[in-house]
Amino acid sequence: MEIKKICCIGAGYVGGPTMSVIAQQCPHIQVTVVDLNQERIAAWNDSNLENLPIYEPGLSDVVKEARGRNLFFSTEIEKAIHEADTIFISVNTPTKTYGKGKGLAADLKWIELCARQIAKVSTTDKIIVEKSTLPVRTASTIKDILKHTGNGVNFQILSNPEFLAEGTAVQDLLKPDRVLIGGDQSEKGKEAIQALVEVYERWIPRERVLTTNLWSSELSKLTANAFLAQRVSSINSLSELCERTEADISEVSRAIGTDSRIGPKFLKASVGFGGSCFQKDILNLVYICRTYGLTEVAEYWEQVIKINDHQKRRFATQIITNLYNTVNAKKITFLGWAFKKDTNDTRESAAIYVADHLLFEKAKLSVYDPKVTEQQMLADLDYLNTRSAQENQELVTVEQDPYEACEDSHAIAVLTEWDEFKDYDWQRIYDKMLKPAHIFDGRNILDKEQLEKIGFKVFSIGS
Ligand SMILES: NC(=O)C1=CN([C@@H]2O[C@H](COP(=O)(O)OP(=O)(O)OC[C@H]3O[C@@H](n4cnc5c(N)ncnc54)[C@H](O)[C@@H]3O)[C@@H](O)[C@H]2O)C=CC1
Ligand SMILES: O=C(O)[C@H]1O[C@H](OP(=O)(O)OP(=O)(O)OC[C@H]2O[C@@H](n3ccc(=O)[nH]c3=O)[C@H](O)[C@@H]2O)[C@H](O)[C@@H](O)[C@@H]1O
Repeated sequence: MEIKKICCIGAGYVGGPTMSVIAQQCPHIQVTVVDLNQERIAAWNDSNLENLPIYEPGLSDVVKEARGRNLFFSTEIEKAIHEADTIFISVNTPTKTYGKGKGLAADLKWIELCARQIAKVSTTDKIIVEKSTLPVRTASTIKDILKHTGNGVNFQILSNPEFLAEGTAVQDLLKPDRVLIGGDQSEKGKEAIQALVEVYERWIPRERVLTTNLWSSELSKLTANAFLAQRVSSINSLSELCERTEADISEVSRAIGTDSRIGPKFLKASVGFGGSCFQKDILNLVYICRTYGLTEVAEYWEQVIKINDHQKRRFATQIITNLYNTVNAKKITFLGWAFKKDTNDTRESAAIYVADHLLFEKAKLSVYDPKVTEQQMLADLDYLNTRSAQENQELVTVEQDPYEACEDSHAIAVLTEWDEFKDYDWQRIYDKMLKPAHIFDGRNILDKEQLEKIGFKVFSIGS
């Protein structure tokens, strides 16, 4: 069995970059990425590569090389499904906002819709690949829906979770630590696994392609994200203790990270983790554990989220306390809105929640982010539903120029670790601010000593 025609359902942060890299690395495979969202597909097809719907370093070069050759973006979903021998499902699986499992479980509505659509239009045998992050045992639901098509088509379900991180997606896809493929342990299942292994083997050393059973693969994805998020919450929880004891969290991170059993990565204290997945996947893990009656296990993982919420709230409170317990009508500047640097993604960004706390206290926010649009920032705040869209618009100003954003401000809060913030002319910024001028560095990226020399009052996380 050889994979020749791929259809990927979902042209988002995962579907777009993953399929672009597969197409670039495998010119013999035709890859069509489809989506219901016409605007998104039009942006993927835009002749100006600056207009791709996702900002990722290096992505436009990959798209430029493969698009029109063997990489296509389309809204003709049924046609692409019908023609493909392999279908990747890469649609969103957000936390449920209604009904049973509300606020915890993953909403699998879009996954089921995909399965039903595949069932409806398929006339030839296909491999179905779960690329979306899914609760363990979802493959059995997909199998069940596909089995009842009654048109004699054979489907093999594989789980191939994605481990890329935003901002480094292209590098992560070109040189992943590992690729994971889970499948049925039957002969047909093993054949399907092998077919997908051969795709990745084109550019990834074979020993980095791990194969497992379906359920281990599904659960490993949730586990990997839970472990990563847990490290961030662990270090963030200790940052608060550092602030009380004159220990310095950066020194503590370095000291423990040099132990090879702990390792240095993911120990950076921050204003709290964001992103579309850490919270959603841990909540989902908690829900699954509860479903199986594993109360203690569920409570263990829930704590990771509690600490993260605490860290975001704590940062906002620190700003209010240090601005003499009131921020009413005070201009506060946010540098950064994205959930991390080098992405335009703002989903679950700590900035949104810190902003919300400050807006409750009637602060006036001025925001600058090099990649996030004003429309997106306001949409993020409106989504919280804590005040009217009009109020958000009145209280929040979005600037294109960081120096203007800081003018006449009482305080600057760094919410995202964009590299450019380190190189600003901080004297120039200081001169135009109200005094005393405060900086709350939520990412510990600025040179505290230099800023203090200029005259700023500097507050960082965990020191
Ligand atoms: N964003 C990330 O960095 C990572 C995300 N994941 C997982 O990958 C999955 C996708 O995530 P993102 O790409 O971030 O989501 P996204 O929201 O950016 O993209 C999903 C796309 O699927 C489309 N879609 C939904 N239902 C559809 C249907 N029935 N037919 C056609 N198109 C449909 C939506 O219009 C949307 O454009 C999620 O399960 C997520 O947990 C996994 C690893 C990394
Ligand atoms: O399933 C997913 O969506 C992805 O989730 C994360 O990737 P991502 O959320 O894109 O970005 P990360 O680099 O993991 O950062 C997540 C959040 O944690 C924060 N973080 C990270 C590391 C750290 O030391 N400290 C810290 O505060 C970041 O600023 C960011 O807000 C995982 O790293 C990916 O492996 C996974 O595929």
